[in-house]
Amino acid sequence: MNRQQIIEQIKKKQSFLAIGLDTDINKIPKHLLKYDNPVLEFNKQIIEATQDLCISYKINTAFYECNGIKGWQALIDTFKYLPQDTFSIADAKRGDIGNTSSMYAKAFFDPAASEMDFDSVTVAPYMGEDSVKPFLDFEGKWAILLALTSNSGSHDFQQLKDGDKKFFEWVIEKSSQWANADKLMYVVGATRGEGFLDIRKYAPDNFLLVPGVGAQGGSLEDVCKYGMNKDCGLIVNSSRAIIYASAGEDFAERAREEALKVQQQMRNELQKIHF
Ligand SMILES: O=C(O)c1cc(=O)[nH]c(=O)n1[C@@H]1O[C@H](COP(=O)(O)O)[C@@H](O)[C@H]1O
Repeated sequence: MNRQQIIEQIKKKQSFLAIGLDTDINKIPKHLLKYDNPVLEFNKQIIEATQDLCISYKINTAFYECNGIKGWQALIDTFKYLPQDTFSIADAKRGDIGNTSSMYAKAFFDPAASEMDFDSVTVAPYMGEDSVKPFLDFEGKWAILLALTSNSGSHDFQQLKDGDKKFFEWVIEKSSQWANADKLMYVVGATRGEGFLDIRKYAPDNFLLVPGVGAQGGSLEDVCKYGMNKDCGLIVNSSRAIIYASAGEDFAERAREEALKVQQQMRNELQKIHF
C-alpha cells in the first residue's frame, strides 16, 4: 500500500487506527482452545469485528515466534487473512549487517520465499545505513524505523544529547537521506506528548507509527495536537486495550466497541484538518 492509498483509507474510514494483534495464547478466551489453531481463530474473529474501523493491523511477531512452528504458521495464516484495504505491519524490529538484513526483508516481503508479503517491517536503526537499506530496496515496501519509543528505556540512548541534537533526532536526520516519506516511517511512542514537536522538526512529512495509547496510557489528543500533519501523518496503534477488552465469548464484540471509541475520537481529530 503506498502513501496515497494510506491517506485514502484514512479519509474513507475516518480512522488512523492500527490494531495490534499481540495475541497471547494465555490471554485469549478459553472457549477458543478447542480450535486447531486458537491464536488464528482469535485473530480472525478480531479482524472480522474491527476491519471497518481501522486502517492497519500490526502483527507483533514475538507473540508468534515464541510458539515455534505452530506460532509461525499462525503468523502466516493471520497475514493471509488481513483485509486488502488495510496496511500490514510486521512488527519484528529487525536490523543486522546487510546480507542478514536482506534475509530478514525476504522473510516479510517476499511471498515466494516466505508466503508473506507485508507492506512494512519495523526496523531498529542502531546498526546504521547498510542494515536498513535491504528493507528499502524492496519496491513498494516500507521500513518503519524506531525513533523515540514509548518505554522508559528510551531515556537510556534515544534521548542522549550529542551536540545540538538528541540521538533520535540524529537517527531521523541521517535516515532521511536514505529514503523519502514514501518509503520511510518512524516509530514514536504515544507517551511522548510534546516530543512530537521535535520529531516533526526533522520529519515533517513522514507518517509516524504511534504505539502507546490504551494500555500504556498515552494521550491520543496530545499525539494529534503535536504530531498530526496536513496528511494526518499518523498511524496510531492499540493492542491490549482492544483485543483483550473481554476474555469471554463476547471478546470480538467488545473489541469492536473499544475500537469504535478510538475511531470516533480519531474522526473528531480528522475533522480539524478537514479530512
Ligand atoms: O514498535 C512498536 O510497535 C512499539 C514501539 C514502542 O515504542 N512501544 C510499543 O509499545 N511498541 C509495540 O506496540 C504495541 C503496544 O501494545 P499495547 O501497549 O498493548 O497497546 C506492542 O506490540 C509493542 O511491542
